[in-house]
Amino acid sequence: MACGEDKEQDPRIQGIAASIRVVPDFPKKGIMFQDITTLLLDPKAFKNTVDLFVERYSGKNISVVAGIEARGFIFGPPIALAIGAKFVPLRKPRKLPGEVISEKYVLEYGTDCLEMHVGAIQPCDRALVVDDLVATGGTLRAAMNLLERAGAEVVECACVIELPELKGRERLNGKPLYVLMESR
Ligand SMILES: O=P(O)(O)OC[C@H]1O[C@H](OP(=O)(O)OP(=O)(O)O)[C@H](O)[C@@H]1O
Ligand SMILES: Nc1ncnc2[nH]cnc12
Repeated sequence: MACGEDKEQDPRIQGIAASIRVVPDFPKKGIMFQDITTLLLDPKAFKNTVDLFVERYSGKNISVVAGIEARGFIFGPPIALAIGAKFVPLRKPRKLPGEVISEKYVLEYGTDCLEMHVGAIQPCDRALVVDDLVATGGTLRAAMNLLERAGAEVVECACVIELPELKGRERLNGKPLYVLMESR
């Protein structure tokens, strides 16, 4: 079952979950790091991951997929291409060359900031935010704020993994969050 959904779990999700490596105490003690690089080494698991999102978002009139640096850049572009949406990168500070808007946020292990190019979003855009993982929800919240400040409607946030104990879902202002699995 995709978390939060009252239906039977898609059989592909078990293989995806098994392909993700969990690294204790990285990048610091007490963090159980969910390493999606091992998922990327498994073409079937990678394809199934993208397909599950594409199946959910096809035909939903989504005009923009916003991917969060860095790991949202892995899953976001293939989803955008498959559903016929543009892809907008939300980047860490001082990476984008044009005029930007910025949002600071607090992480499970530090603070950071996201930036988006002015002009990438039109006020009529319907946006999907994509990342690999939601922990405290601070990153998704910053991404949603950027998109909404530019006039887009955020339809949903989509991640592969949720760390439910950090209650990130509660920081999304009631916006729907779809995840394939909870962390192990
Ligand atoms: O829900 P949150 O508490 O905000 O945390 C989730 C974010 O943390 C990780 O990225 P990280 O900031 O480590 O950057 P990276 O993708 O560049 O490694 C992850 O890829 C999410 O973007
Ligand atoms: N436990 C975790 N594993 C991987 N990425 C993360 N980002 C924040 N917390 C994380």
